[in-house]
Amino acid sequence: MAQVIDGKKWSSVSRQETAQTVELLKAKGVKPGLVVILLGEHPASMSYVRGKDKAATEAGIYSEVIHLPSSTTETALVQLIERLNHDDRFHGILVQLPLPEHINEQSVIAAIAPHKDVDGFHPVNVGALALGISGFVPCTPLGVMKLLEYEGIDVTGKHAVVIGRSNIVGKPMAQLLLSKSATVTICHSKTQNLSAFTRQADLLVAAIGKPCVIKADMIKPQSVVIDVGINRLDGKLCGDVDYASASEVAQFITPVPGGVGPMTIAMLLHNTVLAAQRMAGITTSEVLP
Ligand SMILES: Nc1nc(=O)c2c([nH]1)NC[C@@H]1CN(c3ccc(C(=O)N[C@@H](CCC(=O)O)C(=O)O)cc3)C=[N+]21
Repeated sequence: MAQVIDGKKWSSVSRQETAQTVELLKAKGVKPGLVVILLGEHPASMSYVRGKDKAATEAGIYSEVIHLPSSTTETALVQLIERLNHDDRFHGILVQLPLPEHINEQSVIAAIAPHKDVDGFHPVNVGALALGISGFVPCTPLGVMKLLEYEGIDVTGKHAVVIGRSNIVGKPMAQLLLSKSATVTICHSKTQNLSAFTRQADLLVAAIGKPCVIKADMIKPQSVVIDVGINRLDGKLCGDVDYASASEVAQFITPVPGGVGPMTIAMLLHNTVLAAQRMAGITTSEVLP
């Protein structure tokens, strides 16, 4: 039976570390601030945004949500972002994705000042990650790396197989694992004979977006299985991995819910505080708890 990686527990540990750093920053006169922009009334997006707002406030971060109609124009959204780029109350700006179809996501992301891009989606931060220099790392893959670190799982020399090639999860996930000296394979929807790859995986990261498609017979015994999928099946949340059967084969596994999702929010708070720290010119060693 696999060991369950408790994302809720580790997210709470991480958020407490962040809250301590916030206290130290406040003692130096810096109050970290996050603004989340949400367009439209999509129920899942509204629920995520509420979760972020609540977690930020609990960590002592000043948090605002700007909720706009889905009819908002790209020009108006970009103008708002440009104003927030110059608003000193906010160290982090997050535009909730996906955006309505009439808006070009890349144009909106490019309008965010890179030093406030706590999602790590701006081309400057994507480039920084590719080069291995300092920037902001996307919250979901960063949360996965943090879970591995907390659990004491070393990926050096291991074969990591990432399923999914999105800019938000798959690509940055592969970069991070590579930077930790894993041997990395990226699979995707056009991959032929997917299970031939997944069966070789010491670490399997599933970011597919289809419920329960990774079955036990696709998993290498005693491997680490990280499920990034958040799917809704008949009103119930489930991952990309068939958890019941996979947990019979793997050594470690993340559940859905309660796995990677909560860590994503914890890393957003972490990035926001990091942004505030950097903007104030405070080095990490000055605020380490
Ligand atoms: N600019 C932007 N940045 C994002 O980081 C971003 C985004 N847009 N758009 C949507 C996705 C999705 N996302 C999640 C965050 C937390 C949970 C989470 O906490 N999930 C809980 C369950 C929550 C529930 O019950 O619905 C769990 O897995 O246990 C899930 C998904 C961030 N995203």
